[in-house]
Formats: sequence, C-alpha cells, structure tokens
Amino acid sequence: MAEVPVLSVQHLVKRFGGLTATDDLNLEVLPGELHALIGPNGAGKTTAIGQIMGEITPDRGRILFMGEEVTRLSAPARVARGLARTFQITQLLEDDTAEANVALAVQARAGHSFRFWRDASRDARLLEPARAALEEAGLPRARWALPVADISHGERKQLELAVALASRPRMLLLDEPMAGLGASESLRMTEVLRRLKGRIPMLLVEHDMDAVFSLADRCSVLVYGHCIACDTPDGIRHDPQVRAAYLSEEEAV
Ligand SMILES: Nc1ncnc2c1ncn2[C@@H]1O[C@H](COP(=O)(O)OP(=O)(O)OP(=O)(O)O)[C@@H](O)[C@H]1O
Repeated sequence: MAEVPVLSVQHLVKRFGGLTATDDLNLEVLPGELHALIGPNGAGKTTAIGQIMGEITPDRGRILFMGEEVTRLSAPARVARGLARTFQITQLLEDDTAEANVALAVQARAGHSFRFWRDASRDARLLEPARAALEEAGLPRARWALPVADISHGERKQLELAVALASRPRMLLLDEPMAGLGASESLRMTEVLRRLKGRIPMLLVEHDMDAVFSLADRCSVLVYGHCIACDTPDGIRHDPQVRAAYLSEEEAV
C-alpha cells in the first residue's frame, strides 16, 4: 500500500489582487522526508507556507495533514495537530533569555495545565523539555541564559528552531533557516537539520543551494506560484527547464 503523505497540497490557488502568488500548486511531503521548496525571489514560497500553516486563506484547493483535511482549520488548530514553522525573520522575545523563549513555547503547548505558572523560566517541568529542544537545535549551552538581544544572528536562527521543536511537531516548515548566515553558521545549521532529518518530516524553503542539495530527499521548484518540477536533487540539478527558470540564473550549480 502506498504511504500516506504527511502533507498533501492539492491544486492550491492564492491571488493578491491581480497577482497569482500560488498557481494550482501540488506538493507532497512523505513520512521522514526532507522536502525542499525552492524558486526565485517572489515565486510564492512564503505564501505557500502561510497557507499550509493556516495564516493565509487560499482561494482554492485543499491541504491535507496526516491524511486529514485541514484547509479550513485555524492556525492554532493546525499547531495542535502537530504543524510548526520557523520564520524568515526571527520572531523572538528580545528581553527574555534564550531558555525562557523556549520554555514559553513548551508552556504554550502544555496549555491549560500550566495556566497558573507565571514564570515559565523557573519551572522544571517546562525547563527540561526546553533544554532538550535547545540541545536538538544545537545552540551552545553557554548561550542559553543570555538575553536574545545578546546572541548572534546565527544563534537566533537556532533558537527559533528550538522554539518550533518545543511544540513537539509532527512536521516542521522551515522558512529560510540559513538567511543572513555566514558560511560556517550555514554549515552548522545544515548539520543540525541533518541530525533532525528522518525523525521529523520537513518542508525546507531555502536559497542556499549547497544546503538544499546536501539535505533534501526531493525538491519542488516553484516559479510564479506553480511547481514546474519535483525530483531528487540530482534530477533537479540536471533539469533543463529548472536551469532555465532558476538555477542557471542564480549560478547555483
Ligand atoms: N500580503 C500580500 N499582498 C500582496 N502581495 C503579496 C502579499 N504577500 C506576498 N505577496 C506577493 O506574492 C508574491 C509571492 O511572495 P512570497 O513572499 O510568497 O515569495 P517567496 O518565494 O517567498 O520570495 P522570497 O524568496 O523573496 O522570500 C510576491 O510577488 C509578493 O510580492
């Protein structure tokens, strides 16, 4: 029997006025798969993630998560089902410590049972899973107690990954985790994602082609909101249509 995809996007359409940002998009992420979503600037990658998370309402089409339709569910309801995302521009509480940011995310997942705990950063029941998530995201221990404002851009990206992991997701949507990182920070993030690979299915939006080609099981290529190819990294690298539309233009291969 064929595997049920973790995520299935079917004939998705989203228009902003006269602009079709998502144009009959079909996409499947299989269990354990790291699936990259690539394409030129403005191709509609972030808009696709927004619709999968329930932050943007599609005009047409369906989204299935774990075989169940979620198209009309709210974003919090999708998070409760196990979807989590990171952002292109990090969204963290600057004055709180790295650890407290993750502890708050654990608290949010725990919901009502922690309603009366005011200080998430002091509760062992929150700190333990928070530290496990920080470990998984590869943030060095020495940085955990620092305010977010005092850590580097690369460390923020790792922290944001830890925040997403704190909700114990069944699937991760990563919107440009390497954006703004230097070469060594990108390599570190690539290694972190490689360690997560296989355990959590991931949809990775990323412009860093070295990272994409070394991590992805399959890549979908988006151009003007439409998927023009879905293949293994090797297949994508040698696809003439993809090279013409995207890769050769960016001199990525
Ligand atoms: N809220 C909005 N209102 C109007 N147009 C929008 C809105 N959000 C996105 N767009 C447009 O939709 C298109 C797709 O944008 P999107 O941010 O999804 O692309 P992207 O592939 O993620 O780009 P990048 O790689 O630069 O992040 C762009 O032309 C963008 O200007």
